[in-house]
Amino acid sequence: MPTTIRRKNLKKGLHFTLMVVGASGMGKSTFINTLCESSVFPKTDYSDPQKAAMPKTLSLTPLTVEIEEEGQKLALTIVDTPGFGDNINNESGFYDILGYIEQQYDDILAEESRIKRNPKLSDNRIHALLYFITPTGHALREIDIEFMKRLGARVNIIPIVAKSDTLSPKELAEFKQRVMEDIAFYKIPIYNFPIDEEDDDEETVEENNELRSLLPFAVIGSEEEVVINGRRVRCRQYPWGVAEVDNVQHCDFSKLRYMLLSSHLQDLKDITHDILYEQYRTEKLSKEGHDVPHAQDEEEILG
Ligand SMILES: Nc1nc2c(ncn2[C@@H]2O[C@H](COP(=O)(O)OP(=O)(O)OP(=O)(O)O)[C@@H](O)[C@H]2O)c(=O)[nH]1
Repeated sequence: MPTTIRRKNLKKGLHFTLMVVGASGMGKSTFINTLCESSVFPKTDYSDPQKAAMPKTLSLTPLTVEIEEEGQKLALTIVDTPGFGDNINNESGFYDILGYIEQQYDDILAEESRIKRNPKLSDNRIHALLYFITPTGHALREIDIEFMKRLGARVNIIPIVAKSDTLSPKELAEFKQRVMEDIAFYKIPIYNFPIDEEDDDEETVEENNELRSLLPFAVIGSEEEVVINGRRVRCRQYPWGVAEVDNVQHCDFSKLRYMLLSSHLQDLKDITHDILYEQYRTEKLSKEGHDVPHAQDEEEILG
């Protein structure tokens, strides 16, 4: 991690909140376990048809784990969401998720207006939402477009292709391209690694362009390890070979992990606070008929 980012992270306290959203059974829990290298969410027994038919995640459950990233301790809060898309009407699922995101903003807003602010207030705003796109091989589904479009104004959305090992490399490349065409066509606001022409150095611009070119990130989740040529690898095994989680030739998992937990962690937090929360605050206060003064120095409560 570059020293400047490390210093900034230390100063602000390393805490990051991630939400995972997508259709049921798309590998959200497996992905989190793979990301944290531990069984944060227990496995469902899919061999029992009765249990397999039920969504495993039934409510929005925040869970905090401490992980170590390049020698840095990070408190990572993960909010798993119930899979959606199984119901004819998915509105309630959508409102639950949006409601949760806005509730965290409301908590900060309420704290700001107190005479005596609580310096220990825990800030549970969602810094990034990983949206699991079903790997249909076609294009975005209507529900994906709807969800991302409506949530994008409130949270940094990072689109990912779930279970990318189910597509061939050619199918995956074409699918990614079509997804990005849809995102542009439907004007879906996603986190697209913004470049600051004035402040960013050449290296950052290059890195951001490379990450942008990978969107939507293709991920493979697996908690199984096998030994290949003397090295332990996390992978999914097939009769014809293995799809490795951490191999950049096989999927974008390691690049996604690095950007989320290291290189772009602070940027995601800054955008959440400076742009998305600010926008919510302005809308909310204007609706209530307040004159909206510019955000005061909230650093003291937000840390
Ligand atoms: N092929 C493939 N299968 C995967 C991948 N990730 C998870 N799975 C499998 O998909 C099934 C569902 O995974 P879960 O992680 O439980 O999915 P989920 O999205 O959390 O499910 P809900 O909580 O019900 O919404 C399990 O059998 C996993 O082993 C992947 O990257 N590729």
